[in-house]
Amino acid sequence: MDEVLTTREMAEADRLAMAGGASGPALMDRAGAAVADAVCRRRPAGARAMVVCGPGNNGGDGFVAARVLAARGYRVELFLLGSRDALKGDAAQAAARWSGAARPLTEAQPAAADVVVDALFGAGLARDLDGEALAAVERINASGTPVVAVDVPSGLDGDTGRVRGAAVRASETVTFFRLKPGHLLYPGRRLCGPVRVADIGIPESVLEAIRPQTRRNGPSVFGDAFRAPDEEGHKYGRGHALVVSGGVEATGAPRLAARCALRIGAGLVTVASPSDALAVHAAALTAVMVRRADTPADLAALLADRRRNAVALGPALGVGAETRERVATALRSGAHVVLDADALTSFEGEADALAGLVGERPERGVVVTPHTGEFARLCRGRADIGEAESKLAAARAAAAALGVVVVLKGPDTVVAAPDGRAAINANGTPWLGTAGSGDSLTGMTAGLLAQSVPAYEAACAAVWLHAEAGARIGPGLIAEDLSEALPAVLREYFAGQGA
Ligand SMILES: NC(=O)C1=CN([C@@H]2O[C@H](COP(=O)(O)OP(=O)(O)OC[C@H]3O[C@@H](n4cnc5c(N)ncnc54)[C@H](OP(=O)(O)O)[C@@H]3O)[C@@H](O)[C@H]2O)[C@@H](O)CC1
Ligand SMILES: [K+]
Repeated sequence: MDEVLTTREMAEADRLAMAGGASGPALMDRAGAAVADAVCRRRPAGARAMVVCGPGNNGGDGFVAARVLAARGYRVELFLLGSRDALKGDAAQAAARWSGAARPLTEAQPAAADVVVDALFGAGLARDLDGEALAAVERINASGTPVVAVDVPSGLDGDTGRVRGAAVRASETVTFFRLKPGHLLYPGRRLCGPVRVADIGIPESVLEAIRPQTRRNGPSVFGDAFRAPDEEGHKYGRGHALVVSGGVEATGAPRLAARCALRIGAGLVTVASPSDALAVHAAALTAVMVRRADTPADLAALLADRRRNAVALGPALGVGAETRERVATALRSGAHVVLDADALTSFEGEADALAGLVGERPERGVVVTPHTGEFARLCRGRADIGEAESKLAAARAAAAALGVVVVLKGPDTVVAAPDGRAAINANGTPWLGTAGSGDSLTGMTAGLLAQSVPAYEAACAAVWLHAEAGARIGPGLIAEDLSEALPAVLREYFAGQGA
């Protein structure tokens, strides 16, 4: 159920279902009935339901919903953009079975209704809203009347999560078969309200042909790759993560990362520290070890021990040539690498230089974890990435260009792999936007890489577990809580696997 389909893939699912014997009107009947069910959960029979229909099949779903609601005793008024005669195909059939009037959309007064069904545009939205449609959406949003959106709120682009001119603010959205990217990517996610995925009779088997590349992030994405340690294992079997620290005034971030690397299951974790910060780290760390590393050559020496199989650089490391050199050292070692914050900003506008270093050892996993600002700096000058149509497309383009797994952070974090796979995260909480939260994510990623979880799955697991930990703490969350919340999160996660 975690596959996410683009509008094109959804049309393909529809086509394959029909090729397999499903009928278009039957699919539309189930879609419209699912929308009617949502209205019924929200308002009792007798309520005034206003259905606004567009000229395509989204409007067709609206006609079905109107018919079902009227049969269940709702007082239904239906308004149509365009003329009834102009409807085609399944929508025309659905309209023919609606015995009530279809009044001009300009007459729709949503403030007078108890609930609105928004069936103006769905997957077929082709341009920015204007004219009558725009005015109707503005009236709906101003009315304060609850809105059930059909497939997507009208005006929201289902592929990108972006608004085309204006979009309905829905109280809930009923979509069909699978989620679309626009349900998960902001601002779309906010405009949808809670999203219900209705089964309309499209068989699961169509996915074998479509092979969707996008998923909602969760254990279905990474569960096979991240399992509980086996009973006979020992700490050396769970890898050794190295976290590179900056100077004495910047030791908190690497310690947060190191503790998270250990909590998530790395067998050993070491902070590589410059001499001036050694004493601070030594006083503050117990299970995490400390080693001196003043220069990139010192880092190379530490990484020459191949048991140190994952390294994290970035948090509070400082921006500049020295950090670039450390990144190059890490990327030339045999270790898996996580790059965050200053390690990425040190390559501002030089994504190609970073890609060159990554390309020297393509067998090893590299994950970068920028927030939006760091991402924009890193990819400056790359129009193919900067002008991508969505956050999802941008992360994918960057992953392909850099040859790394990209974790593009935010309330709708996207994880993308160079091979095109991508996952959109949706279990977070705004409380995760706090100092040190990103450092913790970096550490979790390093800890998973140390356990030999492949880079894409490691990144997806880290993002999901980090969000899960944050959501559990909620209000008052500080970064120190994240590592401490992990044991309970992990216990449940492994229990869910039957481990
Ligand atoms: N696929 C499936 O499995 C199933 C799909 N189902 C349903 O079908 C929906 C997709 O239907 P769809 O393809 O007919 O597109 P839809 O969203 O109705 O819009 C197209 C119409 O709008 C028009 N139009 C576009 N933009 C406009 C604008 N800015 N301003 C004004 N007009 C604009 C466009 O006009 P044109 O661009 O041709 O001028 C065209 O007439 C999907 O969301 C779901 O609800 C279900 O029944 C279950 C099975
Ligand atoms: K809609």
